[in-house]
Amino acid sequence: MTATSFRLALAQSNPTVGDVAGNADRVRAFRRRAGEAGADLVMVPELFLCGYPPEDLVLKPAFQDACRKACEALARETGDGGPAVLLGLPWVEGGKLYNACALLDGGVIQAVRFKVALPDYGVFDEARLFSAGPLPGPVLFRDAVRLGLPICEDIWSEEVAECLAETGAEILLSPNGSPFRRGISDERMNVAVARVVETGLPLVYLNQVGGQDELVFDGASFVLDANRNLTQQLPAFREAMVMTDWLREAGRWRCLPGEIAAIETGDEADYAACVLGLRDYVDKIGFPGVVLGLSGGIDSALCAAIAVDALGADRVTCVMMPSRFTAPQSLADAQACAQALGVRYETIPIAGTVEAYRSALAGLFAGRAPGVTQENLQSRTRGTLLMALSNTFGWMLVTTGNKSEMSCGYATLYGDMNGGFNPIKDLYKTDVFRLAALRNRWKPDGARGPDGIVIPEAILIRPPSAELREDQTDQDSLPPYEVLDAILIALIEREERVADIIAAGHDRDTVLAVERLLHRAEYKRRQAAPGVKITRRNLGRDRRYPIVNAFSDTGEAAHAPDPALVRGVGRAGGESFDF
Ligand SMILES: Nc1ncnc2c1ncn2[C@@H]1O[C@H](COP(=O)(O)OP(=O)(O)OC[C@H]2O[C@@H]([n+]3cccc(C(=O)O)c3)[C@H](O)[C@@H]2O)[C@@H](O)[C@H]1O
Ligand SMILES: Nc1ncnc2c1ncn2[C@@H]1O[C@H](COP(=O)(O)OP(=O)(O)OP(=O)(O)O)[C@@H](O)[C@H]1O
Ligand SMILES: NC(=O)CC[C@H](N)C(=O)O
Repeated sequence: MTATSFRLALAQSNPTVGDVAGNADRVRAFRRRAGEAGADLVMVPELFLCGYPPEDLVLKPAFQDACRKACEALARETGDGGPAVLLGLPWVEGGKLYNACALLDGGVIQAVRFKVALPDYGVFDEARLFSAGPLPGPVLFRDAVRLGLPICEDIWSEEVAECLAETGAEILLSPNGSPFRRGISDERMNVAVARVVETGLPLVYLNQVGGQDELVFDGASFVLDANRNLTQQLPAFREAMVMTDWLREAGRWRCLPGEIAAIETGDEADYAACVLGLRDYVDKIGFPGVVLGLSGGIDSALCAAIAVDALGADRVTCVMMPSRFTAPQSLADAQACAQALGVRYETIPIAGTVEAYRSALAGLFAGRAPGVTQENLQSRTRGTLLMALSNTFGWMLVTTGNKSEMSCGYATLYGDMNGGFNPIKDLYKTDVFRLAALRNRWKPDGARGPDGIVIPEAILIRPPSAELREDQTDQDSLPPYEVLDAILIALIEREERVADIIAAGHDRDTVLAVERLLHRAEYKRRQAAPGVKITRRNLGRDRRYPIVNAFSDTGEAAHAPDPALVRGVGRAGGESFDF
């Protein structure tokens, strides 16, 4: 390092939440490689030492101790003259817990800065966990460069970056734990460009990569120079480490142009997120493999393809469980799909077991027509048998309900809802069709499945059916999926009024029925397995509705409030408020 140049290593890496020792070892490995590449400083993402998001685990004093101890050990190791480390970690100071970034260099913890803006919306809960830090000043690195360290949400508004610039920061280095959702790359870039324009400083945006419960971190880190040029773009959905070279010219730091990786967008990004989310869930927990029911329908076929791309065919077992309603084509399609994917394929007929249930209940149910009970017994028989395989072989059961079904409660509790993780939980049925077609012509980098057609054409074009009674199709109970999904997107993603959805051209009774189904199925969703977040609003941490909920939108037009009735808002009682 000189007063006019330095090399910064960006480690876009995949921590495991709670694995403090393992994450510290990851830092060591990156630091070793960075040192070999001549780096002066190596940077890792937000809260890397504990993994992001640590949720309430970070409130445990024993966990806080483990983080501090590991940080001190890493700090001591920087006394070897190698690269310094910018480490994200939880930090206790004055009895308060902060989301922090520490500069470890020369054998000590040179400086610690705290996150100011704590996100508390959507999937985030940071205000519940951390105290907000004071507005920060920069950190002087080796008497050569003043680094501003805005942590993730800190760059989503002007204040922190502005304060850093005013107090002398020369480069903004932002460690992030920013989960994937559709369109997030553009949002991040807009935010980063705005901070660069306001401050006139270059900005390094370093994001975590990997799956953590329902979140997938896509990486896609980048560097913008002070003129808003993209000088580095790291890949999405993969670990990567790159060196960035900085020169001081005319009193300002400039990042030399580096590699610009192509990053997945649109459906390709969604598919890559499903693969990475399932892979990390299974691998970080340590399952030897997964099992799923393969019905010949498109949902289970797509889940099987995702599982094979995530884990490799040798870790996926598919089971066809025909009942008396299973069409010969379903058997043929399931087998063809399993063969194309190269997975182990088993058949367990369920007619006898379902009949045993029916006869056990026959006395009590005498005189009643077979109805949804009979449908659900088939689904539950399958769910029970699949869980028996899971118990015996240690395979995690992949559950396959898409977002359209999970929204409407079109799935059986303790039946096809059995399972540990759902890779397509946040994909509407119309997304499922597009992604299945996509997978037949493309697969993400690092996918472990075969090239080419893995979901037979017949599965793509067949009308969806649960095959739980004679000649059943999904459209007997639900509106066509294009209509259903458009209404659900309006209700879930945009929280639109029923009246507005009707005004946009949808049939009144259909919208009212879908709204009722959506609210009524809350109890099922509360018991559902977690699954990969893809949309702005998943049916998980993003959408926390009461189960007991007597409200329903009856389709009335928007109410115009009467300001004349209001005598005081946000002031002492009785004062008038100037609207
Ligand atoms: N608010 C509430 N809180 C707690 N529990 C509540 C509840 N409301 C009902 N329940 C309970 O839930 C039970 C009803 O739920 P559940 O047993 O699941 O049954 P249910 O929702 O009545 O039926 C499942 C539906 O999903 C369809 N399905 C099943 C399987 C696969 C597919 C497919 O797409 O392929 C479709 C099936 O055709 C049927 O229409 C009630 O008997 C009651 O005990
Ligand atoms: N005959 C079957 N054999 C094995 N598993 C089944 C069978 N029928 C249903 N399942 C399991 O139950 C899940 C729910 O069934 P469902 O019919 O909704 O899904 P699908 O068959 O994959 O897709 P589609 O909704 O297009 O029919 C399936 O994804 C599958 O995992
Ligand atoms: N960890 C964070 O602060 C994340 C919040 C941020 N707005 C993001 O998703 O990028």
